[in-house]
Amino acid sequence: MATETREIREQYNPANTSECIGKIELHTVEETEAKIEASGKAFGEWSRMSSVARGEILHKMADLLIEHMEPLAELASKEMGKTVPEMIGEVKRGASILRYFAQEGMRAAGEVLPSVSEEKMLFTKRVPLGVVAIITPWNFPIAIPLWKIAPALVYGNTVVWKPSIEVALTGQYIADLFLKAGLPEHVLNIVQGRGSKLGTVLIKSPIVKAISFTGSNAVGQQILNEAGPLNKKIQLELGGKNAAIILADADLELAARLTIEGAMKQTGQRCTATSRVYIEASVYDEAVEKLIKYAKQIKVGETMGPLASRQQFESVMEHIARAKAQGAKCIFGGKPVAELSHGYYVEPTLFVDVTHEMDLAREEVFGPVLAIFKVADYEEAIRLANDSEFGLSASIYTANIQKAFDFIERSEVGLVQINDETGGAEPQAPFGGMKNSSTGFREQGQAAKEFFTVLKTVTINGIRYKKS
Ligand SMILES: NC(=O)c1ccc[n+]([C@@H]2O[C@H](COP(=O)([O-])OP(=O)(O)OC[C@H]3O[C@@H](n4cnc5c(N)ncnc54)[C@H](O)[C@@H]3O)[C@@H](O)[C@H]2O)c1
Ligand SMILES: O=C[C@H](O)CS(=O)(=O)O
Repeated sequence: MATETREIREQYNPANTSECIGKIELHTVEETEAKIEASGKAFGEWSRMSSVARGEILHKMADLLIEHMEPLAELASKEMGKTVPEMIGEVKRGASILRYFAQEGMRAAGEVLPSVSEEKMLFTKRVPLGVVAIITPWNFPIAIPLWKIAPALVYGNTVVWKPSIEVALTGQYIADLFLKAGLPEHVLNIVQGRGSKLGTVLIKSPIVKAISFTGSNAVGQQILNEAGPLNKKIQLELGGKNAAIILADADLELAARLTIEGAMKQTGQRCTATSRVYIEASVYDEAVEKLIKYAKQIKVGETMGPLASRQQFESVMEHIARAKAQGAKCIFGGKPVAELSHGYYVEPTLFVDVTHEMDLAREEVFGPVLAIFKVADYEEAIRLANDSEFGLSASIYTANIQKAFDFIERSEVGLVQINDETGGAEPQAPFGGMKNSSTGFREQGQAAKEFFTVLKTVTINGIRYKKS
């Protein structure tokens, strides 16, 4: 049978769409299968290595990431459009993630339990799953792969990783650094290619014991359909439509600034981006004025980069057109940036007169677009904020401690922010959503071990020494 030949893909800069920044050879199905098998063969030795030693490799990788911060940030910025300062921040975040999980290699991997019998010893022991498939999106090309790969490796799994094709060069750079850090060959195998072609090879392989996916709900559903019947452990982190509530007693300056930051940071291409804001009627006009003020301070092309691809650009512009057609009123932005037509640049965009019947109130735009709502009071605000298929992150801006604690309880999201923006996460804290934003396994922090390991319970009988 003729062997498939590799496709060569050119990567273009979304900030300067005529600039080819490099080429990547995409792997074939056969090569993908071979990489999965190699990960399977590497599992035995890797899982038997001391977790402390595994952690040392992650520490070395963190050092290398910092050493390569500039070239890696510049490459990633040119590949997916985030500004270089944003990417520098993401590289540093990646190093923090690696160091956090490196230390996991020195932590308990089980516990001793009392037995009913003095003749017996009872204890638990965490063991790795085996080969884990990791499939990641383009919007955080460093942080998201690392917050999956680092725990997978330190807990003793081997990994087959398919980054988004949009950020293939950045992925390759990271995989090469892991080898420089001393990671044995085939412990981490990168697969370059389209998810629709190679993703399914990973999902269906009997060697792959678990899948950790971050991406769109559409693909997440496909993965569930394919992998669900195969009895694999599945972790899905999906879309968001994150709400902020601004009450009358809020610090309006802080609330407006953080709402715009939450909506527009990284060009709105964050799953935790603020895309809806509910403002109590008595402060609505003042708050909207402040939102516009902060939106005006954004310098597109300097502090806000382009959208990541033509597909993203067309999708965001289509959402904006549909919002206008359905009756929402655009009070700021709403257009491509004419003087930056060499890139996929869109203006920060604010809409008012949005209703919950409109698509803009319900669908993830994944761009710099904020829907603004006027509400009568806190009760109406939380009802509407919860009226979403998604449940990733939500903010409330208020000075009322009782309402803040009520919001913590009643907000149907996995990430609750009080007087802070909806985006951002720290490596030591569990990350994930509710409803259609997540399948429930949390990422990062101590929660990561629940997905990347399984517990054994061990009983040893006849342990009591009896003097003869
Ligand atoms: N919840 C979170 O933590 C989180 C974080 C970042 C992004 N996201 C979501 O990701 C989306 C944007 O990222 P994207 O455009 O890369 O998402 P996407 O779903 O298009 O792609 C994600 C990954 O899945 C792969 N893929 C595509 N089709 C596949 C298939 N049939 N089988 C297996 N893999 C397949 C892609 O190649 C890519 O590597 C947004 O919806 C955003 O909300 C969620
Ligand atoms: O898109 C992914 C998340 O938004 C990343 S963050 O932790 O909120 O920055």
